[in-house]
Order: sequence, then structure tokens, then C-alpha cells
Amino acid sequence: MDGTPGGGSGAARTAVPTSAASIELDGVRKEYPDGTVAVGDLSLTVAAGEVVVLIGPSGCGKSTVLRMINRLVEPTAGRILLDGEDVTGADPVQLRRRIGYVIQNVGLFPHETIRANIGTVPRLLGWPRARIRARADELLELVGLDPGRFARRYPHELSGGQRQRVGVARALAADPVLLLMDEPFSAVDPIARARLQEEFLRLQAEVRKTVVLVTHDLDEAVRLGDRIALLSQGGRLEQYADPATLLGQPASEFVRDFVGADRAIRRLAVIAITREMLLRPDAAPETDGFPDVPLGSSLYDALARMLTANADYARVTDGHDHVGLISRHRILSIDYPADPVPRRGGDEARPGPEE
Ligand SMILES: Nc1ncnc2c1ncn2[C@@H]1O[C@H](COP(=O)(O)OP(=O)(O)OP(=O)(O)O)[C@@H](O)[C@H]1O
Repeated sequence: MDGTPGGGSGAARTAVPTSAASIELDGVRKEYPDGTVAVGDLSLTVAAGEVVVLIGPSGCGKSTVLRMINRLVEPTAGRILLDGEDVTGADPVQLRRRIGYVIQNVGLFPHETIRANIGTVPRLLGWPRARIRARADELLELVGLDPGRFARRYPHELSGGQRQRVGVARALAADPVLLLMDEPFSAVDPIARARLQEEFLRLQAEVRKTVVLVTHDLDEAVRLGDRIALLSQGGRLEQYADPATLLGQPASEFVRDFVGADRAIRRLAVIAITREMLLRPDAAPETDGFPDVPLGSSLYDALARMLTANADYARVTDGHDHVGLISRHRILSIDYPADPVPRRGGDEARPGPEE
């Protein structure tokens, strides 16, 4: 479909630097000249290496928040701190070289090759040609595109999903300390989107950037975010929490409405099967036809397998041995809090509901 999976050399991959900065918004406000208050008074801290997703209804100020961070939009009030340093007065051009920015439809330069597009910021920084070229090829591999096939192509010779990957590669080129992503995967079809999300998690496990990502899609937020910031009109922060908490303990009616009636199902995708949930292996008289699920996988995954197998139980394994049974009833009556599913691609891997 939209790319050659990156089977590139391990040496090139581990050479990718991994700097990341914390970001803090302190009482940030944006009022446009016509009197529209896009963001009223927003305070939010994102730790270094964390993925925070901004979500909320159309017009609530998500894009404005991103654009204030890289100073495409000047805040009316408040401070923005990058690793503790106030950048509200910093030179915007210098600042943007430290901050990668990925937008919907990417905005690649149509008359430049893919390699030249990725090398945009390194070129501005005066890197030698050979280094820019090596960096572009390394990043193409990192985002799953074979440099031999893609480096000399032009943007129109790529699929939407491939262009989006190039957008991510370009944003990472000069090793930014922060990545801002505004609806990065929304211009592609659902299959390409699911694949890009998966690649994003893999990539993030490798480069560990601080990421602030805007989306309209709650499933995407739950899947990608370490934490989710749910905003309402005027950039008001309704809740800022990890996905399981947002879905399991909505802080207000607004949040409850936003996450919707199917939040119970969504929540199953972010809760892991633990030993405490299990019945003894002999709790059911007959175990034939029960599907196997590994400990640590999501309740969603277990339930999906049970429904497929038309079974009321699944057998839970710890790698080789059966350690117990989990029942449909237990899954549907699980209490909060529960352990989040570890995140994919690293120690904290968390498979999404599609998997
Ligand atoms: N240049 C501008 N002048 C006046 N108002 C503006 C300007 N740019 C944005 N706004 C307003 O600011 C508010 C926030 O816009 P913003 O684009 O940040 O919202 P958003 O949450 O990203 O929306 P969407 O999800 O629809 O993309 C909206 O009411 C918008 O109309």
C-alpha cells in the first residue's frame, strides 16, 4: 500500500539522536483582533518524551495552541516555557528550528525531491551536503520508506500516506526537541491511517520526542496519547489525564458527553489483563474452543477473541503455560482503576483496538 516497511540497517536507526524538551503553557491566552477569544487562559505541562493529544470540538482552539507554541500565532498573554526557558520573546525563526511541525496534507515543496524536502531545515542550518543527504536517507528508513526508491522522487509521485511519512521525516530532520502535529493522519484513508498510527508508535518508541498532537478522533487520541487534554470552547481545559482515566473517570458532564456512550468499550482497549482478574484454570468444566490470550493484552482483545470463538471464557497464558481463565462477565464488570495496557514498541507498549 503506502510504503516499503523500513527494514533498514540497525546501525542507521540507533544513530538517530533523541533529544526532547518539556513544554509548559502558563496562563496562555489568544484573543484575535476581532474579539474572538480562541484560548482564554490555558495552563498545561508536557513532560520531555511524552505524547500529549489535544482533542475537543471544532473551533475550541486546538490549532491555535499548537501555533502559539511555535509562534506562528503570538499569544496575547501568558508564558510558554521550553525546558524551563521562556520562549515567548524568542526569535520565531530560531525557535522553529528546534520544533518540528507536521500538518494535514504536509505542505511538501512540489518542485523539490523527497530528499531535498527532508533536508530543508538542515540546509538552513548550513549542514554540509553529504551530512544532509545521509540524514535524509536515515530518516526515510526510519519512517519506513526505502531511500533507494523514494529519495529522488517528487511529492506527486507518492501516495498520501507516504507523503505524510515524509512530512514526519522532514519535521525530525534537525533533531527537534519538540514535535507539533496538527491532524497529521486525517487526510488519508482509514487503513493507511491505522498503519500510520502504528508506525508513529514504533517511531516514537525509538526517538522518544516530546509530541503535542491535535486530532478530532477520540480513538486516535486513546491510541497515541500518553495523556489527553480535552478542551472546550475558548481553549478551556476540561480534563487532562491518561486515556484510561479520561474514559473511566470523566471529570464533568462535558467530558462524559464527549467520550460518548461507547466509552466502556473504548476503555477495554486500555486496560490490561492481570493475574488478579483470573479464575482458576479448572473453573469451567470444558475448555475446548476457548481462545488463548496472553497476560498483559487488552480486555478489548480478549473480548474480541471470545466473540469470534463464540466462547464465554478465554484461556490466559503467560508465554507457554495457561495461568487461568478470564470470563466475559468479568471483563464487562471490571472496576476502575485497572492497569493500563503497556505501550507498543517499548516497555510501555499498548496495542490499540484494531489489533
Ligand atoms: N485569524 C483569526 N481571526 C479571528 N478568529 C480566528 C482566527 N483564527 C482562528 N480564529 C478562531 O479561533 C477559534 C479557535 O480556532 P482553532 O483553529 O484554533 O480551533 P480548532 O480547535 O483547531 O478547530 P478545528 O478542530 O475546527 O480545526 C475559532 O473560533 C476560530 O474561528
